Amino acid sequence: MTGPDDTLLRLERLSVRRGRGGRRLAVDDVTLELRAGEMVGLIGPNGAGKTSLLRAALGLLPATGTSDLSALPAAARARRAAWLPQAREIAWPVTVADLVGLGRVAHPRDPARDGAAVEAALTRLGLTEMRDRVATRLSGGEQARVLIARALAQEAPLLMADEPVAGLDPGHQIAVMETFAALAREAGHAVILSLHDLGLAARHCTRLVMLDQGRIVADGAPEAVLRPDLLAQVFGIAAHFEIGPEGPVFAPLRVVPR
Ligand SMILES: Nc1ncnc2c1ncn2[C@@H]1O[C@H](COP(=O)(O)OP(=O)(O)OP(=O)(O)O)[C@@H](O)[C@H]1O
Repeated sequence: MTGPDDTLLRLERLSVRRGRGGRRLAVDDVTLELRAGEMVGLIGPNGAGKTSLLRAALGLLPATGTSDLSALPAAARARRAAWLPQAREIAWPVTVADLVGLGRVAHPRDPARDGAAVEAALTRLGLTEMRDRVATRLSGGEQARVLIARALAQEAPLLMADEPVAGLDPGHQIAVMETFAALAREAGHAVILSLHDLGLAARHCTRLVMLDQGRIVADGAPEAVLRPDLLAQVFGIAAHFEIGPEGPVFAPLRVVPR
């Protein structure tokens, strides 16, 4: 599935125009490569272009430039990448286990393998005891975890997620970040997710990509990206950041002039 160099996503000069007449450049000339083993956090203020970039990379939004993923036929794309959109809509009153099983549709039917993938995904998200509950009758945060489990059941090498931890309680936010980080460490896997919580991004991501007005303004290790000058310029904040005995600790402190 991956190229000989372990690349799981290759974007070249990707640009996306949105708004009436395509007036707004939501993604501006983005070139990006994701390799197996990476857990990449896409960060940036509201409207920076995070969602547009992920959707264009998947071929869900028209774009100029190239995405090796969007160039694939639909079934091959679904085997390469699992997509967790920001909108978490569960339309049908099916059980949790059946909903997670829908993650298998891109694979040829194989009851034993499908069942094992569903069990593994339920276990990873701590959902085994909820397996027979009707998914539409769960809380918002529980539904979010079910949809994450469905994406994991797809067993794609690349997981792309748009704000997957928004709305989860702190324990489940950490658990989901740890699950994603563990997945990224599995041979041949990578994760890219957008998120607003820079503390979680600093602790769990191997690499951060900072977007501002559609452009990549920084790309590298969390300590190289969460620099005071960039935080002030892009987010308009000052923050505390240290690598302590328990790893990176990041706390936004105050708003500063940009
Ligand atoms: N459906 C749309 N029609 C027109 N313009 C849009 C649409 N969706 C987004 N945009 C514009 O595209 C730009 C990028 O938006 P996008 O949703 O990609 O940003 P984001 O970084 O994901 O933001 P957020 O953190 O608020 O979710 C913004 O200027 C936004 O106003």
